[in-house]
Amino acid sequence: MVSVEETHFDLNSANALPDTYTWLTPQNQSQPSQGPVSIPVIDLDDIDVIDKIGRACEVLGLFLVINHGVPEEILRRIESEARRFFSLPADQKLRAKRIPGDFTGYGPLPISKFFEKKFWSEGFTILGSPIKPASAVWPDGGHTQFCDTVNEYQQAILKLQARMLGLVMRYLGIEDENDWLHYIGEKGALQLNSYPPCPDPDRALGLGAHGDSTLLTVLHQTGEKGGLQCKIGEDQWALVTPKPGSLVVNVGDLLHIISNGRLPTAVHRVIVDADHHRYSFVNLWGTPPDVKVMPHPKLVGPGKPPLYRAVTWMEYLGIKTKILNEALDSIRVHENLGDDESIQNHNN
Ligand SMILES: C=C1C[C@]23C[C@H]1CC[C@H]2[C@@]12CCC[C@@](C)(C(=O)O1)[C@H]2[C@@H]3C(=O)O
Ligand SMILES: O=C(O)CCC(=O)C(=O)O
Ligand SMILES: [Fe+2]
Repeated sequence: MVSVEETHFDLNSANALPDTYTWLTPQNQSQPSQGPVSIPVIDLDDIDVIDKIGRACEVLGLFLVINHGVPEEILRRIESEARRFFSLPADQKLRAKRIPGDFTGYGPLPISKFFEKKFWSEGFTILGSPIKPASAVWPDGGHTQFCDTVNEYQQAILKLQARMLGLVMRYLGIEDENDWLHYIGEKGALQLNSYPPCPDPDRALGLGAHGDSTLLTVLHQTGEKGGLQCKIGEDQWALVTPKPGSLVVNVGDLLHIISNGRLPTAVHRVIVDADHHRYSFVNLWGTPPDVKVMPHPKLVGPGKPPLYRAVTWMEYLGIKTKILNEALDSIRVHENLGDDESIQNHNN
């Protein structure tokens, strides 16, 4: 029997922002600097979709997708299952509490430890089968509906992800399916996020800045206000304004590596609101366990040395949870060719 921990603070009934959640630096204010950058909307039925999706990945690494083919009904159902989970009493949710060293579970994310303040959000991570965590929460059989919905949602998003990856690969000049199909795994991680209304939103943060350790991340969100912001420069953030019927897609570190640095990982964060309770349902798709992720052979060659060494997804997740923002740098390869060139340039 697990009891509510003394440290568990219920965001849903809070009427003031505790110190542990209060950010002091101005970068965490809720006024997004919109700047000239707008988030591209990619229509998957567009005749020029390869070019458009490719350029969106290349420029920002984040875009909205419409005509994505994911049935509205599945999106409604994951939304209602997530709401059903988050509205449970704290001690019931805590039965699926994440234990240190594990990815699956309810509670602060692996990245929280890199930030000095807590995030104004609740998260439930499912990596692999949902059965174990869900039946811990609902021991009386209430987990089946949750698990079925999670599986269907993930299957539908997987199809979309594979389709988009194919388009992006073609943009990069990798035409043959056999050259990229092996990247597609059967399952990714599902991250359910709840951002309750916050008594002092300007001084709180829903989720701190990070890039995802994925090929592509696909997310569905509730409401019209949004909260997700994409980094567009030093201390410059663009709000990803929701568009009805669209899903958000962003490039993660694995695709960045495969593209040999051509497609940037989208760094993003989440701000919160005083009145609006937002939810997001995030599919973090990686590669199958045995796949070595490295710059694609077709994208390296004379004058284009590989920028990164090979890693498996799990190996990379391990690195990421240890050093977060330095993870990519730590697998960067120092190429002799590049060094020679820079010496030559220096001498000229
Ligand atoms: C499969 C994944 C991907 C994880 C770790 C594990 C399960 C949860 C994912 C997230 C979700 C929230 C941001 C992030 C940065 C985090 O802290 O947990 C993600 C991380 C990553 O993309 O690196
Ligand atoms: O809630 C969001 O919009 C983003 C969440 C996110 O970045 C994540 O779960 O990795
Ligand atoms: Fe993310």
